[in-house]
Amino acid sequence: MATSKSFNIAIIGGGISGLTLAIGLLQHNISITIYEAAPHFGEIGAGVAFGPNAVLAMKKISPTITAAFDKCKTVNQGPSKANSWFTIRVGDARKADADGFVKPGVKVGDAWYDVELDTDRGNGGVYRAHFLDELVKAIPDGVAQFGKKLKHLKIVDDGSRDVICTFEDGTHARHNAVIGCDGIKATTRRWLLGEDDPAAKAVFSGKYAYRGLIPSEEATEMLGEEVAQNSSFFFGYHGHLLTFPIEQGKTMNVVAFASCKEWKHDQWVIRTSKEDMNADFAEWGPHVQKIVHAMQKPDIWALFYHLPCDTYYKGRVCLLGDAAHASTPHQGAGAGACIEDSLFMSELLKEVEKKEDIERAFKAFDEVRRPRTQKIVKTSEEAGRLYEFELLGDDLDKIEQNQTKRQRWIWDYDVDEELARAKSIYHSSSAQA
Ligand SMILES: Cc1cc2nc3c(=O)[nH]c(=O)nc-3n(C[C@H](O)[C@H](O)[C@H](O)COP(=O)(O)OP(=O)(O)OC[C@H]3O[C@@H](n4cnc5c(N)ncnc54)[C@H](O)[C@@H]3O)c2cc1C
Repeated sequence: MATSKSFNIAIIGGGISGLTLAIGLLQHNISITIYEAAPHFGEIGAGVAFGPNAVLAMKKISPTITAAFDKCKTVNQGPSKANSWFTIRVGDARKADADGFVKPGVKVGDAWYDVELDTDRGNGGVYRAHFLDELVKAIPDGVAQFGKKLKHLKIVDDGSRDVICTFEDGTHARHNAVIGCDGIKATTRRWLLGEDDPAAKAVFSGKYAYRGLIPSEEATEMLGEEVAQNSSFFFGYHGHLLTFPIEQGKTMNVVAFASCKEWKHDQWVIRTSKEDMNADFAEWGPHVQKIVHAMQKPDIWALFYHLPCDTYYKGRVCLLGDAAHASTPHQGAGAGACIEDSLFMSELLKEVEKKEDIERAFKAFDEVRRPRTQKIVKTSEEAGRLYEFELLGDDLDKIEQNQTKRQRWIWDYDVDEELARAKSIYHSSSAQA
Protein backbone atom coordinates (compact mmCIF):
# COMPACT_ATOMS: atom_id res chain seq x y z
CA MET A 1 0.00 0.00 0.00
CA ALA A 2 1.23 3.50 -0.86
CA THR A 3 2.39 5.55 2.11
CA SER A 4 0.27 8.44 3.28
CA LYS A 5 1.09 11.92 2.15
CA SER A 6 2.83 14.10 4.69
CA PHE A 7 0.16 16.79 4.73
CA ASN A 8 -3.44 17.01 5.87
CA ILE A 9 -6.50 18.75 4.49
CA ALA A 10 -9.72 20.07 6.05
CA ILE A 11 -12.82 19.79 3.87
CA ILE A 12 -15.52 22.21 5.00
CA GLY A 13 -18.96 20.82 4.10
CA GLY A 14 -20.15 17.32 3.29
CA GLY A 15 -22.52 17.72 0.33
CA ILE A 16 -21.95 16.24 -3.13
CA SER A 17 -18.73 18.28 -3.48
CA GLY A 18 -17.27 17.48 -0.06
CA LEU A 19 -18.02 13.77 -0.29
CA THR A 20 -16.82 13.20 -3.87
CA LEU A 21 -13.66 15.14 -3.03
CA ALA A 22 -13.16 13.10 0.14
CA ILE A 23 -13.48 9.84 -1.81
CA GLY A 24 -10.94 11.10 -4.35
CA LEU A 25 -8.41 12.26 -1.75
CA LEU A 26 -8.70 9.09 0.34
CA GLN A 27 -7.81 7.08 -2.78
CA HIS A 28 -4.50 8.93 -2.91
CA ASN A 29 -3.78 8.38 0.79
CA ILE A 30 -4.26 12.01 1.68
CA SER A 31 -5.24 12.60 5.27
CA ILE A 32 -8.54 14.49 5.49
CA THR A 33 -11.11 15.68 8.00
CA ILE A 34 -14.59 16.70 6.88
CA TYR A 35 -16.23 19.38 9.01
CA GLU A 36 -20.00 19.42 8.46
CA ALA A 37 -22.30 21.98 10.08
CA ALA A 38 -25.32 19.65 10.23
CA PRO A 39 -25.62 16.87 12.82
CA HIS A 40 -25.24 14.27 10.03
CA PHE A 41 -24.75 14.03 6.26
CA GLY A 42 -27.97 14.65 4.38
CA GLU A 43 -29.55 15.86 1.17
CA ILE A 44 -33.03 17.10 0.38
CA GLY A 45 -35.73 14.81 -0.99
CA ALA A 46 -35.60 15.92 -4.62
CA GLY A 47 -34.01 14.80 -7.86
CA VAL A 48 -30.75 15.85 -9.47
CA ALA A 49 -29.80 15.07 -13.07
CA PHE A 50 -26.23 14.38 -14.18
CA GLY A 51 -24.97 14.97 -17.72
CA PRO A 52 -22.36 12.87 -19.60
CA ASN A 53 -19.41 14.99 -18.37
CA ALA A 54 -20.44 14.42 -14.76
CA VAL A 55 -20.77 10.67 -15.25
CA LEU A 56 -17.30 10.54 -16.79
CA ALA A 57 -15.83 12.56 -13.91
CA MET A 58 -17.39 10.15 -11.38
CA LYS A 59 -15.78 7.22 -13.18
CA LYS A 60 -12.38 8.90 -13.19
CA ILE A 61 -12.48 9.75 -9.47
CA SER A 62 -13.36 6.28 -8.24
CA PRO A 63 -15.39 3.17 -9.10
CA THR A 64 -17.12 3.75 -5.74
CA ILE A 65 -18.82 6.87 -7.07
CA THR A 66 -19.82 5.17 -10.32
CA ALA A 67 -21.28 2.27 -8.30
CA ALA A 68 -23.25 4.73 -6.13
CA PHE A 69 -24.56 6.48 -9.23
CA ASP A 70 -25.39 3.25 -11.07
CA LYS A 71 -27.30 2.02 -8.04
CA CYS A 72 -29.43 5.19 -7.85
CA LYS A 73 -29.69 6.38 -11.43
CA THR A 74 -32.77 6.41 -13.61
CA VAL A 75 -32.76 7.19 -17.32
CA ASN A 76 -35.61 7.80 -19.73
CA GLN A 77 -37.88 4.77 -19.62
CA GLY A 78 -39.04 4.84 -23.25
CA PRO A 79 -36.61 3.10 -25.68
CA SER A 80 -37.24 5.78 -28.33
CA LYS A 81 -36.03 8.39 -25.80
CA ALA A 82 -32.82 6.57 -24.85
CA ASN A 83 -30.64 9.18 -26.56
CA SER A 84 -32.72 12.18 -25.53
CA TRP A 85 -31.54 14.54 -22.79
CA PHE A 86 -34.92 16.25 -22.61
CA THR A 87 -37.92 16.38 -24.92
CA ILE A 88 -38.89 20.00 -25.42
CA ARG A 89 -42.48 21.17 -25.41
CA VAL A 90 -44.24 24.51 -25.33
CA GLY A 91 -46.31 24.43 -22.15
CA ASP A 92 -47.83 27.89 -22.28
CA ALA A 93 -51.25 28.13 -23.91
CA ARG A 94 -50.66 31.82 -24.70
CA LYS A 95 -48.21 30.75 -27.42
CA ALA A 96 -50.88 28.77 -29.29
CA ASP A 97 -53.04 29.86 -32.21
CA ALA A 98 -56.82 29.60 -31.96
CA ASP A 99 -56.64 25.87 -32.72
CA GLY A 100 -54.04 25.21 -30.01
CA PHE A 101 -51.01 24.94 -32.35
CA VAL A 102 -47.66 26.60 -31.52
CA LYS A 103 -46.35 26.10 -35.05
CA PRO A 104 -47.54 23.91 -37.93
CA GLY A 105 -47.88 20.39 -36.63
CA VAL A 106 -46.96 21.16 -33.02
CA LYS A 107 -49.86 21.44 -30.59
CA VAL A 108 -49.36 23.10 -27.18
CA GLY A 109 -47.90 20.40 -24.95
CA ASP A 110 -46.92 18.07 -27.82
CA ALA A 111 -43.27 17.12 -28.32
CA TRP A 112 -41.57 19.91 -30.25
CA TYR A 113 -38.00 18.56 -30.49
CA ASP A 114 -35.52 16.45 -28.56
CA VAL A 115 -32.11 17.61 -27.34
CA GLU A 116 -30.01 14.58 -28.22
CA LEU A 117 -27.16 13.42 -25.99
CA ASP A 118 -25.09 11.82 -28.79
CA THR A 119 -22.57 10.26 -26.43
CA ASP A 120 -21.94 6.94 -24.73
CA ARG A 121 -20.64 8.56 -21.52
CA GLY A 122 -24.04 8.05 -19.87
CA ASN A 123 -26.37 10.29 -17.91
CA GLY A 124 -29.25 9.97 -15.46
CA GLY A 125 -31.28 11.39 -12.63
CA VAL A 126 -31.01 10.33 -8.99
CA TYR A 127 -32.96 10.93 -5.82
CA ARG A 128 -30.48 13.16 -3.99
CA ALA A 129 -30.88 11.65 -0.54
CA HIS A 130 -30.27 8.09 -1.82
CA PHE A 131 -27.20 9.10 -3.86
CA LEU A 132 -25.66 10.89 -0.89
CA ASP A 133 -26.34 7.89 1.37
CA GLU A 134 -24.40 5.71 -1.09
CA LEU A 135 -21.46 8.15 -1.16
CA VAL A 136 -21.42 8.29 2.64
CA LYS A 137 -20.80 4.53 2.78
CA ALA A 138 -17.35 5.16 1.27
CA ILE A 139 -16.31 7.54 4.08
CA PRO A 140 -14.54 5.66 6.90
CA ASP A 141 -15.60 6.26 10.50
CA GLY A 142 -13.73 9.08 12.17
CA VAL A 143 -13.13 11.12 9.00
CA ALA A 144 -16.13 13.41 9.51
CA GLN A 145 -16.99 15.67 12.41
CA PHE A 146 -20.57 16.94 12.69
CA GLY A 147 -22.09 20.04 14.24
CA LYS A 148 -18.95 21.90 13.14
CA LYS A 149 -20.09 25.10 11.50
CA LEU A 150 -17.09 27.04 10.27
CA LYS A 151 -17.04 30.64 11.53
CA HIS A 152 -13.64 31.92 10.53
CA LEU A 153 -10.28 31.00 8.98
CA LYS A 154 -6.83 32.32 9.82
CA ILE A 155 -3.54 31.74 8.06
CA VAL A 156 -0.96 31.13 10.80
CA ASP A 157 1.85 33.71 10.65
CA ASP A 158 4.57 31.54 12.22
CA GLY A 159 6.06 30.72 8.81
CA SER A 160 4.13 27.45 8.46
CA ARG A 161 1.24 29.03 6.48
CA ASP A 162 -1.04 26.42 8.07
CA VAL A 163 -4.70 27.37 8.45
CA ILE A 164 -6.71 27.54 11.66
CA CYS A 165 -10.44 26.86 11.36
CA THR A 166 -12.62 28.34 14.08
CA PHE A 167 -16.08 26.84 14.50
CA GLU A 168 -19.28 28.32 15.87
CA ASP A 169 -19.04 26.01 18.92
CA GLY A 170 -15.84 27.81 19.92
CA THR A 171 -13.45 24.97 18.98
CA HIS A 172 -10.47 25.27 16.61
CA ALA A 173 -8.63 22.92 14.26
CA ARG A 174 -5.26 23.43 12.55
CA HIS A 175 -4.66 21.99 9.07
CA ASN A 176 -2.04 22.32 6.35
CA ALA A 177 -4.77 23.38 3.89
CA VAL A 178 -8.53 23.95 3.72
CA ILE A 179 -10.93 23.24 0.86
CA GLY A 180 -14.25 25.06 1.12
CA CYS A 181 -17.12 22.84 -0.05
CA ASP A 182 -19.65 24.74 2.04
CA GLY A 183 -22.10 25.58 -0.72
CA ILE A 184 -23.71 28.71 -2.11
CA LYS A 185 -23.63 30.63 1.22
CA ALA A 186 -20.03 29.56 1.91
CA THR A 187 -18.22 31.06 4.87
CA THR A 188 -14.95 30.13 3.14
CA ARG A 189 -15.93 32.23 0.09
CA ARG A 190 -16.76 35.32 2.17
CA TRP A 191 -13.48 34.95 4.07
CA LEU A 192 -11.45 34.40 0.90
CA LEU A 193 -12.93 37.23 -1.19
CA GLY A 194 -13.68 39.62 1.67
CA GLU A 195 -17.19 40.68 2.74
CA ASP A 196 -17.07 43.80 0.52
CA ASP A 197 -16.42 41.91 -2.72
CA PRO A 198 -19.66 42.02 -4.77
CA ALA A 199 -19.04 38.35 -5.66
CA ALA A 200 -18.79 37.26 -2.02
CA LYS A 201 -22.53 36.65 -1.66
CA ALA A 202 -24.89 35.12 -4.19
CA VAL A 203 -27.31 37.33 -6.11
CA PHE A 204 -30.97 36.64 -6.95
CA SER A 205 -31.53 35.37 -10.51
CA GLY A 206 -35.09 36.68 -10.88
CA LYS A 207 -36.38 33.10 -10.85
CA TYR A 208 -37.83 30.83 -8.19
CA ALA A 209 -38.84 27.19 -8.30
CA TYR A 210 -41.43 24.81 -6.89
CA ARG A 211 -40.14 21.26 -6.46
CA GLY A 212 -42.29 18.17 -6.28
CA LEU A 213 -42.38 14.40 -6.64
CA ILE A 214 -45.33 12.66 -8.25
CA PRO A 215 -45.75 8.85 -8.20
CA SER A 216 -45.31 7.58 -11.77
CA GLU A 217 -48.61 5.75 -11.81
CA GLU A 218 -50.43 8.99 -11.06
CA ALA A 219 -48.29 10.89 -13.60
CA THR A 220 -48.95 8.27 -16.31
CA GLU A 221 -52.67 8.47 -15.69
CA MET A 222 -52.57 12.28 -15.94
CA LEU A 223 -50.11 12.78 -18.78
CA GLY A 224 -49.72 9.50 -20.63
CA GLU A 225 -46.67 7.24 -20.57
CA GLU A 226 -44.40 9.23 -22.86
CA VAL A 227 -44.46 12.39 -20.74
CA ALA A 228 -44.57 10.65 -17.37
CA GLN A 229 -41.66 8.27 -18.03
CA ASN A 230 -39.21 10.49 -19.91
CA SER A 231 -37.49 13.83 -19.31
CA SER A 232 -39.52 16.82 -20.51
CA PHE A 233 -39.24 20.58 -20.57
CA PHE A 234 -42.27 22.85 -21.00
CA PHE A 235 -41.31 26.37 -22.10
CA GLY A 236 -43.41 29.51 -21.74
CA TYR A 237 -43.62 33.19 -20.84
CA HIS A 238 -41.50 34.02 -17.75
CA GLY A 239 -41.74 30.44 -16.52
CA HIS A 240 -40.91 26.85 -17.43
CA LEU A 241 -41.40 23.40 -16.03
CA LEU A 242 -39.27 20.28 -16.18
CA THR A 243 -39.83 16.66 -15.26
CA PHE A 244 -37.56 13.63 -15.20
CA PRO A 245 -37.96 10.08 -13.89
CA ILE A 246 -36.12 8.99 -10.74
CA GLU A 247 -36.18 5.90 -8.50
CA GLN A 248 -36.11 3.48 -11.45
CA GLY A 249 -39.17 5.14 -12.97
CA LYS A 250 -41.32 4.91 -9.84
CA THR A 251 -41.36 8.69 -9.34
CA MET A 252 -41.56 11.75 -11.58
CA ASN A 253 -39.40 14.61 -10.31
CA VAL A 254 -40.84 18.06 -11.07
CA VAL A 255 -39.34 21.53 -10.94
CA ALA A 256 -41.64 24.40 -11.94
CA PHE A 257 -40.01 27.80 -12.42
CA ALA A 258 -41.57 31.26 -12.27
CA SER A 259 -40.20 34.81 -12.18
CA CYS A 260 -40.23 37.84 -9.90
CA LYS A 261 -38.17 41.04 -9.94
CA GLU A 262 -36.63 40.85 -6.49
CA TRP A 263 -36.46 38.50 -3.54
CA LYS A 264 -37.65 40.31 -0.42
CA HIS A 265 -37.37 37.47 2.12
CA ASP A 266 -34.39 36.59 4.32
CA GLN A 267 -35.10 32.91 3.78
CA TRP A 268 -34.45 31.36 0.36
CA VAL A 269 -37.03 28.63 0.85
CA ILE A 270 -40.49 29.83 1.88
CA ARG A 271 -43.92 28.26 2.15
CA THR A 272 -46.59 29.67 -0.14
CA SER A 273 -50.14 28.46 -0.84
CA LYS A 274 -51.49 26.02 -3.43
CA GLU A 275 -53.58 28.94 -4.76
CA ASP A 276 -50.48 31.08 -5.41
CA MET A 277 -48.71 28.15 -7.04
CA ASN A 278 -51.67 27.42 -9.32
CA ALA A 279 -51.99 31.14 -10.13
CA ASP A 280 -48.38 31.21 -11.40
CA PHE A 281 -49.37 28.73 -14.14
CA ALA A 282 -53.01 29.72 -14.65
CA GLU A 283 -52.51 30.59 -18.31
CA TRP A 284 -50.54 27.47 -19.19
CA GLY A 285 -51.74 24.45 -21.17
CA PRO A 286 -53.34 21.27 -19.80
CA HIS A 287 -50.12 19.25 -19.25
CA VAL A 288 -48.56 21.90 -17.04
CA GLN A 289 -51.83 22.65 -15.23
CA LYS A 290 -52.23 18.98 -14.33
CA ILE A 291 -48.66 18.65 -13.09
CA VAL A 292 -48.83 21.80 -10.98
CA HIS A 293 -52.17 20.80 -9.46
CA ALA A 294 -50.72 17.41 -8.49
CA MET A 295 -47.77 18.94 -6.61
CA GLN A 296 -48.35 18.67 -2.88
CA LYS A 297 -45.93 21.02 -1.15
CA PRO A 298 -46.08 24.62 -2.38
CA ASP A 299 -42.59 25.54 -1.10
CA ILE A 300 -40.74 28.12 -3.19
CA TRP A 301 -36.97 27.92 -3.69
CA ALA A 302 -35.44 31.27 -4.64
CA LEU A 303 -32.67 30.74 -7.20
CA PHE A 304 -29.46 32.59 -6.49
CA TYR A 305 -26.06 32.38 -8.20
CA HIS A 306 -22.52 33.70 -7.84
CA LEU A 307 -21.11 36.54 -9.86
CA PRO A 308 -17.64 35.70 -11.21
CA CYS A 309 -14.83 36.20 -8.71
CA ASP A 310 -11.15 36.82 -9.48
CA THR A 311 -9.76 33.77 -7.72
CA TYR A 312 -10.77 30.47 -6.17
CA TYR A 313 -7.77 30.33 -3.78
CA LYS A 314 -5.81 32.34 -1.23
CA GLY A 315 -2.75 30.82 0.42
CA ARG A 316 -3.65 27.24 1.25
CA VAL A 317 -7.41 27.79 1.18
CA CYS A 318 -9.34 26.90 -1.98
CA LEU A 319 -13.03 26.96 -2.95
CA LEU A 320 -14.67 24.02 -4.70
CA GLY A 321 -18.19 23.22 -5.96
CA ASP A 322 -21.03 25.61 -5.18
CA ALA A 323 -18.79 27.53 -2.79
CA ALA A 324 -16.78 28.55 -5.87
CA HIS A 325 -19.45 28.78 -8.57
CA ALA A 326 -23.05 28.33 -7.43
CA SER A 327 -25.27 28.29 -10.48
CA THR A 328 -28.92 28.40 -11.39
CA PRO A 329 -30.02 24.88 -12.34
CA HIS A 330 -31.16 25.56 -15.92
CA GLN A 331 -28.54 23.47 -17.72
CA GLY A 332 -28.58 20.70 -15.12
CA ALA A 333 -24.84 21.19 -14.78
CA GLY A 334 -24.15 22.61 -11.29
CA ALA A 335 -23.61 19.37 -9.41
CA GLY A 336 -21.75 17.92 -12.41
CA ALA A 337 -19.32 20.84 -12.21
CA CYS A 338 -18.82 20.05 -8.51
CA ILE A 339 -17.86 16.46 -9.34
CA GLU A 340 -15.47 17.59 -12.09
CA ASP A 341 -13.88 19.93 -9.52
CA SER A 342 -13.42 17.00 -7.13
CA LEU A 343 -11.68 15.01 -9.87
CA PHE A 344 -9.29 17.85 -10.70
CA MET A 345 -8.53 18.66 -7.08
CA SER A 346 -7.82 15.05 -6.13
CA GLU A 347 -5.67 14.47 -9.21
CA LEU A 348 -3.67 17.64 -8.52
CA LEU A 349 -3.17 16.90 -4.83
CA LYS A 350 -2.01 13.40 -5.77
CA GLU A 351 0.97 15.08 -7.43
CA VAL A 352 1.87 17.07 -4.30
CA GLU A 353 4.63 15.69 -2.06
CA LYS A 354 4.93 18.35 0.63
CA LYS A 355 2.58 20.94 2.08
CA GLU A 356 4.58 23.85 0.65
CA ASP A 357 3.46 22.74 -2.86
CA ILE A 358 -0.29 22.71 -2.12
CA GLU A 359 -0.71 26.36 -3.05
CA ARG A 360 0.67 25.65 -6.52
CA ALA A 361 -1.86 22.84 -6.93
CA PHE A 362 -4.60 25.31 -5.94
CA LYS A 363 -3.22 27.79 -8.48
CA ALA A 364 -3.40 25.16 -11.25
CA PHE A 365 -6.94 24.23 -10.14
CA ASP A 366 -7.97 27.88 -10.26
CA GLU A 367 -6.43 28.45 -13.69
CA VAL A 368 -8.12 25.45 -15.31
CA ARG A 369 -11.41 25.24 -13.47
CA ARG A 370 -12.42 28.89 -13.00
CA PRO A 371 -13.10 29.78 -16.67
CA ARG A 372 -15.16 26.65 -17.34
CA THR A 373 -17.21 26.77 -14.16
CA GLN A 374 -17.90 30.50 -14.41
CA LYS A 375 -19.03 29.97 -18.01
CA ILE A 376 -21.44 27.29 -16.76
CA VAL A 377 -22.91 29.80 -14.28
CA LYS A 378 -23.26 32.51 -16.96
CA THR A 379 -24.76 30.31 -19.68
CA SER A 380 -27.10 28.65 -17.18
CA GLU A 381 -28.59 32.01 -16.23
CA GLU A 382 -29.02 32.76 -19.97
CA ALA A 383 -30.63 29.35 -20.52
CA GLY A 384 -33.28 30.17 -17.91
CA ARG A 385 -34.19 33.28 -19.88
CA LEU A 386 -34.09 31.33 -23.18
CA TYR A 387 -36.63 28.79 -21.93
CA GLU A 388 -38.86 31.59 -20.63
CA PHE A 389 -39.01 33.56 -23.90
CA GLU A 390 -36.84 36.36 -22.48
CA LEU A 391 -33.51 35.82 -24.30
CA LEU A 392 -34.68 35.36 -27.90
CA GLY A 393 -38.33 36.24 -27.38
CA ASP A 394 -40.87 33.61 -28.34
CA ASP A 395 -39.28 32.85 -31.74
CA LEU A 396 -39.41 29.06 -31.55
CA ASP A 397 -37.05 28.48 -34.49
CA LYS A 398 -34.33 30.61 -32.88
CA ILE A 399 -34.87 28.92 -29.51
CA GLU A 400 -34.59 25.46 -31.06
CA GLN A 401 -31.45 26.40 -32.98
CA ASN A 402 -29.83 27.86 -29.88
CA GLN A 403 -30.84 25.17 -27.43
CA THR A 404 -29.99 22.03 -29.37
CA LYS A 405 -26.32 23.11 -29.44
CA ARG A 406 -25.82 24.98 -26.18
CA GLN A 407 -25.00 22.03 -23.90
CA ARG A 408 -22.46 20.32 -26.15
CA TRP A 409 -19.39 22.12 -24.74
CA ILE A 410 -20.42 21.08 -21.25
CA TRP A 411 -21.02 17.41 -22.08
CA ASP A 412 -18.09 16.89 -24.49
CA TYR A 413 -15.49 18.32 -22.08
CA ASP A 414 -12.09 16.82 -22.83
CA VAL A 415 -11.27 15.81 -19.27
CA ASP A 416 -7.98 14.07 -20.08
CA GLU A 417 -6.60 17.02 -21.99
CA GLU A 418 -7.64 19.48 -19.30
CA LEU A 419 -6.26 17.29 -16.51
CA ALA A 420 -2.96 17.07 -18.35
CA ARG A 421 -2.96 20.86 -18.72
CA ALA A 422 -3.68 21.33 -15.00
CA LYS A 423 -0.85 18.98 -14.03
CA SER A 424 1.50 20.66 -16.44
CA ILE A 425 0.68 24.07 -14.88
CA TYR A 426 1.38 22.58 -11.45
CA HIS A 427 4.67 20.95 -12.44
CA SER A 428 5.99 23.90 -14.44
CA SER A 429 5.27 26.29 -11.58
CA SER A 430 7.09 23.92 -9.18
CA ALA A 431 10.02 23.84 -11.55
CA GLN A 432 10.17 27.64 -11.64
CA ALA A 433 10.15 27.91 -7.85
C1 LIG B 1 -33.64 23.82 -7.74
C2 LIG B 1 -32.27 23.28 -8.05
C3 LIG B 1 -32.15 22.20 -8.92
C4 LIG B 1 -30.89 21.71 -9.27
N1 LIG B 1 -30.79 20.68 -10.16
C5 LIG B 1 -29.59 20.28 -10.60
C6 LIG B 1 -29.47 19.23 -11.56
O1 LIG B 1 -30.47 18.65 -12.00
N2 LIG B 1 -28.22 18.88 -11.97
C7 LIG B 1 -27.09 19.48 -11.48
O2 LIG B 1 -25.97 19.12 -11.90
N3 LIG B 1 -27.17 20.45 -10.54
C8 LIG B 1 -28.39 20.86 -10.10
N4 LIG B 1 -28.46 21.83 -9.15
C9 LIG B 1 -27.21 22.35 -8.55
C10 LIG B 1 -26.72 21.41 -7.44
O3 LIG B 1 -27.79 21.17 -6.55
C11 LIG B 1 -25.53 21.99 -6.69
O4 LIG B 1 -24.55 22.41 -7.61
C12 LIG B 1 -24.88 20.99 -5.72
O5 LIG B 1 -25.84 20.33 -4.93
C13 LIG B 1 -23.88 21.71 -4.82
O6 LIG B 1 -23.23 20.78 -3.98
P1 LIG B 1 -22.16 21.29 -2.89
O7 LIG B 1 -21.74 20.09 -2.17
O8 LIG B 1 -21.12 22.15 -3.55
O9 LIG B 1 -22.99 22.27 -1.94
P2 LIG B 1 -24.16 21.90 -0.93
O10 LIG B 1 -24.98 20.79 -1.42
O11 LIG B 1 -24.82 23.19 -0.59
O12 LIG B 1 -23.39 21.34 0.36
C14 LIG B 1 -22.73 22.21 1.26
C15 LIG B 1 -22.53 21.47 2.57
O13 LIG B 1 -21.76 22.31 3.42
C16 LIG B 1 -22.38 22.41 4.69
N5 LIG B 1 -22.03 23.73 5.22
C17 LIG B 1 -22.51 24.93 4.83
N6 LIG B 1 -21.93 25.92 5.53
C18 LIG B 1 -21.04 25.33 6.37
C19 LIG B 1 -20.13 25.83 7.34
N7 LIG B 1 -20.00 27.16 7.58
N8 LIG B 1 -19.37 24.94 8.04
C20 LIG B 1 -19.47 23.60 7.80
N9 LIG B 1 -20.33 23.08 6.89
C21 LIG B 1 -21.10 23.93 6.18
C22 LIG B 1 -23.86 22.22 4.41
O14 LIG B 1 -24.56 21.76 5.57
C23 LIG B 1 -23.83 21.18 3.30
O15 LIG B 1 -23.80 19.86 3.78
C24 LIG B 1 -29.71 22.33 -8.75
C25 LIG B 1 -29.82 23.39 -7.84
C26 LIG B 1 -31.09 23.85 -7.49
C27 LIG B 1 -31.17 25.02 -6.53
